[in-house]
Amino acid sequence: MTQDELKKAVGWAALKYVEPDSIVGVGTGSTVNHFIDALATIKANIEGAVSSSEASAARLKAAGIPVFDLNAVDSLSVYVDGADEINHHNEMIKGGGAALTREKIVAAVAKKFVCIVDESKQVDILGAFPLPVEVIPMARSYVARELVKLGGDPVYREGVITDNGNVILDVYNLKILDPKTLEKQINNIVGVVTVGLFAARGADTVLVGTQNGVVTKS
Ligand SMILES: O=C[C@H](O)[C@H](O)[C@H](O)COP(=O)(O)O
Repeated sequence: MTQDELKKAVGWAALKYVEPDSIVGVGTGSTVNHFIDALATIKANIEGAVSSSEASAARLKAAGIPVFDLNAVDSLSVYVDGADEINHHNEMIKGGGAALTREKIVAAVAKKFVCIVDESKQVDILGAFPLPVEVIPMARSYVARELVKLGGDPVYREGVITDNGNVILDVYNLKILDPKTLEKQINNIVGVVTVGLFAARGADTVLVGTQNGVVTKS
């Protein structure tokens, strides 16, 4: 199977975590796009969705699924999203698509985070994928200098403005041995909006698309 077929398999497998009549938290990216396609087939059985990006909101609406403002929703039973890397403790790097801040917010509200990935995303140690950090534009150079002090090589993602009007620094050459501590350290730098490390709130369930089928991990 191709990588996209593996993504499709986990996107559809995630349907079983969707509760009837619920509002579903929906992430962003090429894997989640398959989940949205699957969700469209049961749209009559759900109330709607909360989206983590303008891109996913547009895809949900195009599929006829009502999209709610998160402020209008008290709780979400499930949040389904992809990842750029995931380790064996269900800690992730996310934000390759620049949606990390809204993703972290929607994930925080949800009772259960179901992460859907193809097997190429699994790693022993996070950091081969450059770590995205969303930054207030005027703080970009300052934050970059602070990230160098933490041992990384930040690179400005040129031409990208997030849905929140901010910029992204991608931090290369990190070997992340303690994701929870690094998440706190980077979030504490003034001017950082969100770091794309999802460790304090990792995934509760991971669906991995493999050549032998979808493997479920908790
Ligand atoms: O900002 C983007 C998100 O964190 C995505 O979940 C992540 O980049 C994975 O995307 P894809 O499913 O396209 O590999």
